[in-house]
Amino acid sequence: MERDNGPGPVNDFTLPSPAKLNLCLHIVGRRPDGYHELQTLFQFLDYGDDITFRPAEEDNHDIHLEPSIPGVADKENLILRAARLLAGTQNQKLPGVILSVDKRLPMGGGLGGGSSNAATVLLGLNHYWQLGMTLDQLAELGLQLGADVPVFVRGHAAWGEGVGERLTPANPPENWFLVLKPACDINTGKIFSEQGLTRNTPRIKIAPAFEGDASRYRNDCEDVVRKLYPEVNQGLKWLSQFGPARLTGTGACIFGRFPTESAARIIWESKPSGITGFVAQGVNISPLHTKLTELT
Ligand SMILES: C[C@](O)(CO)[C@H](O)COP(=O)(O)OP(=O)(O)OC[C@H]1O[C@@H](n2ccc(N)nc2=O)[C@H](O)[C@@H]1O
Ligand SMILES: Nc1ncnc2c1ncn2[C@@H]1O[C@H](COP(=O)(O)OP(=O)(O)OP(=O)(O)O)[C@@H](O)[C@H]1O
Repeated sequence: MERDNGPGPVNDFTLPSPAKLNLCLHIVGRRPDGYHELQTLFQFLDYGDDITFRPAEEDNHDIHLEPSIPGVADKENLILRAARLLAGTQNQKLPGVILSVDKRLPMGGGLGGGSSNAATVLLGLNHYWQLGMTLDQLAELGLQLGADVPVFVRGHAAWGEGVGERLTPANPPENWFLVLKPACDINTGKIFSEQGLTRNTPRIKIAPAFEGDASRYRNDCEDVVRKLYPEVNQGLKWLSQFGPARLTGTGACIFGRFPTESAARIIWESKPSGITGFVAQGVNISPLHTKLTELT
């Protein structure tokens, strides 16, 4: 599609929308509004969705998502909500855009798919509309959409505090992961409202030389999730035979850590039937930012 006026690229472009893992997730308190205060180590995966940005016809100022994501109403979709939130900060008519998503990440899996989609749209449209907004501005905007959006906007693996929005860049080892999606859907709100959840893990004071070795740390949601979802319990039991295995976010996805791709793939080949998943490398610079640098 060609467009011959207005700001921004005139051709379609596609940007990655990677997954995140919570290499550890500690719940250290609860805010007066009921939200939980966390300490978490975020790392990206070189695996995720792709979002394509297609300029609309000249004089068309609409923002569309085509096709919609089955099961997600457009007005709830974080892709459209992010686009409209960004457009709303501008006092000018902006060129229209047709967004489409190639969805690979399981929804509600703890991989942050929706939040990552929102961040990719914020950065992609900032590029397309040539708004020149800074990552600080976009991260602040993104936080209105979800606690995990800022880390995807900033694009560096990080130690997250608060609800995950206070970020200190970190450099955990870029291991390979086997990520499995047990056959159950887990609602984040349900897990955070469980009575038996550990909410008083002592705060860690991160030394400046923190190297991201998460092996001493855990996911505080894991015990509750294992009790409520036998599929996750089984999956973790199976995966932990081969090395450290953990839940990401509030699940349902679990991951095992491996030093090489081939080590992860060998285990992947022997996974129990009825469980889906993928092998991917943990990366400290988001693939979104790597691609954006190539575009500009
Ligand atoms: C679990 C993580 O994925 C870790 O990275 C995130 O903290 C999830 O953050 P999020 O996407 O903003 O979570 P949502 O799916 O919007 O949260 C659903 C519900 O979970 C509860 N919730 C969520 C995050 C948090 N830090 N404390 C909470 O108590 C709130 O009741 C919220 O209404
Ligand atoms: N673009 C989107 N992609 C995926 N889910 C979306 C999107 N927009 C809205 N949602 C809604 O958000 C819910 C959570 O999806 P998401 O994939 O972000 O979960 P998650 O991986 O558990 O995230 P987190 O780790 O941040 O809790 C979905 O069940 C869906 O209803």
